[in-house]
Amino acid sequence: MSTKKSAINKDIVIQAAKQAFIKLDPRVMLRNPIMFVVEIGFIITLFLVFVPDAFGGDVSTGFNLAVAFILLFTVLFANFAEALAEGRGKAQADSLKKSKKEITANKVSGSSVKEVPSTELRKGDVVIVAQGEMIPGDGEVIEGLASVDESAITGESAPVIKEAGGDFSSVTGGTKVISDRIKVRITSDPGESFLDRMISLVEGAKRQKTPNEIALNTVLVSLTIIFLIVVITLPFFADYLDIRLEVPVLIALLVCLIPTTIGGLLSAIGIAGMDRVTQFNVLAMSGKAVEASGDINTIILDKTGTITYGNRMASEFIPVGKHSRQDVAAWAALSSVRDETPEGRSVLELLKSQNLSFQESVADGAEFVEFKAETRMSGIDLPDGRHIRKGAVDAVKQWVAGQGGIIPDDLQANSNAIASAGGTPLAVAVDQTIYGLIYLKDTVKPGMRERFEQMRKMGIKTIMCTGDNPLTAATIAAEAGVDDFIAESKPEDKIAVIRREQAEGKLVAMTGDGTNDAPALAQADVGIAMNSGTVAAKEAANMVDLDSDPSKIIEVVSIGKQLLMTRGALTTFSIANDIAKYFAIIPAMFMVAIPEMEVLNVMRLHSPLSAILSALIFNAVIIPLLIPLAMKGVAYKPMSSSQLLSRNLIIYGLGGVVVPFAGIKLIDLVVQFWV
Ligand SMILES: Nc1ncnc2c1ncn2[C@@H]1O[C@H](COP(=O)(O)OP(=O)(O)OP(=O)(O)O)[C@@H](O)[C@H]1O
Ligand SMILES: [K+]
Ligand SMILES: [Mg+2]
Repeated sequence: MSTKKSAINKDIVIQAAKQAFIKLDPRVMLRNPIMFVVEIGFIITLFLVFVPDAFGGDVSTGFNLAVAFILLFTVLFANFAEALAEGRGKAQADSLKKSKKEITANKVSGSSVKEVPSTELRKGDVVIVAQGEMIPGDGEVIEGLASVDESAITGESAPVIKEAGGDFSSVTGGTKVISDRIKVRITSDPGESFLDRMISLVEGAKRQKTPNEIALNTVLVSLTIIFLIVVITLPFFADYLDIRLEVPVLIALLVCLIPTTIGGLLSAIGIAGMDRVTQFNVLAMSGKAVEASGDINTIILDKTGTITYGNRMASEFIPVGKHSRQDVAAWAALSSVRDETPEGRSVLELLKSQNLSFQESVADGAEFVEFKAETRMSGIDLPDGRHIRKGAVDAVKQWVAGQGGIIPDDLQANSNAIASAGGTPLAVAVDQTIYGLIYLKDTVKPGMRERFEQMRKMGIKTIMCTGDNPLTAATIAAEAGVDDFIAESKPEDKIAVIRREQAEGKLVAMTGDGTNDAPALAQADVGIAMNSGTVAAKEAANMVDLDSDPSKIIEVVSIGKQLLMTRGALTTFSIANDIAKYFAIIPAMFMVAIPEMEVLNVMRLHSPLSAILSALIFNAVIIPLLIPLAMKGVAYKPMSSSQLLSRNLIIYGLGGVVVPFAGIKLIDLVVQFWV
């Protein structure tokens, strides 16, 4: 039931074909003024088939019928393109709806538990979910720990651990508890759940035109109005020359000149762009968010887990001063007995693997000091009054110095050695004494350098924000090839960087998962929250990554760029097409009265009627021919906007001029046998 699976299949195509006819309803067509004009043209020519002399003309019924038929197909093709783009989302929505069954929830009321239908749950209600049960609504775990199967939402079959407090406390309605039992506080009202939002997103029900799309649409409609005025006034000039222009010929000219290609594909391009993001297992809350990602100038990334694998493992204990390796290891282990971070757990594992020991019972009755990004330390306060800390070297140094302790001479050199190798040094201290260092190893993910290189070519600046020390940050930044970095940064520093960039007029994207990332996610123009993250982060962001892979931001930006480029390319193509159609139709209209017009018949088309029909047929069939391009997006290489512009002008501008000349000529070779 993952959002990943459905591809375009026979069912979707058949449904889209049906939808193409249903969308002929003028009330629906009105939303797309360009195609609406074509539909009106169809209705007029169809009328002429039955009442040939309504406008006093003398055009054969056969020609009228042919024009009407081609116009009908022009509209159907455009409707089909839109319906096809919507189809995949509709299919996904259907399968998601199946996981949205009404179930019975165990609601806590006072000291008792009451069974209520899940649809009656409101924000703030508390429910108990036990092994084997579905979670009845979105919420936050407030008690207990459980493993949860989230495959209905994420498509990922491995269960995830959800527990009260911290960054893994959010649960989604429709997912299933497969072990243990949790107490959940519901965080959404009926109809506003994550699943509801997901359904309406993939279904496209709430799709609103984006500002860019509206702007382009306005230009296209203006063009249509201009051509409409030109074509309506044409007969008056012709009359003066004693030339009679027939109504179906004028309609054909109008339809060929107005931007039907882009007008027919515009909404399919937008829907498909959003769909590409969804196929990538990222939920964009709006089309606007996807487009904004195409205009991003700056990406803020964190180091650990985004640029590096993030499973920072303790790999060495390094004593300083007169202390021994056993000393550092023992204190490091004590400070980690209840440090549930991967870093904390790896310290205990390293101790075991090196056959070192520590006395765990010393920690009995001690108070645990949790790791915080603000303090950049974690540790334990023993009942005998001793305080043990491990953490970022500068933080621990400050803590020790604050108590009047002395910093060992060889601390800095040892810590620099770790940092310049790209590792993270953690200092270990007990009250006024620093015992040594823990070497946390982390590796840059493969391919990062190439991706940042691509970003640079697209004109996007990448800034790495890390809580780590400047030397480690510099090493990783150089290794990964980011443009800039900020070290020893606290969560609030991220929002400061975003504001600084935005003040320079830049659009900024970032990823995050914690509650403390929420303000920055909201401040960023594109904020991508991890599905594993907190409710606050997911609500602040305008995209949610169901796979919780922070490095995906890079691909999302690429998809956004591709969407904008596809739209630009097809607009260029659509307008460039007019030149060939102009040379096909104008000579045809005037040739009989003005034989000199023959010089304009550069394509050597068979006859005036075949020329008009060929141009009109080309105008219609180019729409379905371009559907695959509209849906897949134009192929692109990362490069700057100005390079892109000239490249697209050459391919789609020049192509837009040349292709229809060839196409119309070919069609004319066939059509000449009928007219
Ligand atoms: N469990 C821990 N106990 C003590 N100190 C830690 C622990 N985890 C990390 N640190 C220290 O705190 C610093 C900040 O950690 P934090 O997770 O905020 O940032 P980071 O992981 O280094 O960077 P990023 O923002 O790229 O994820 C780390 O660089 C490390 O020195
Ligand atoms: K056209
Ligand atoms: Mg971190």
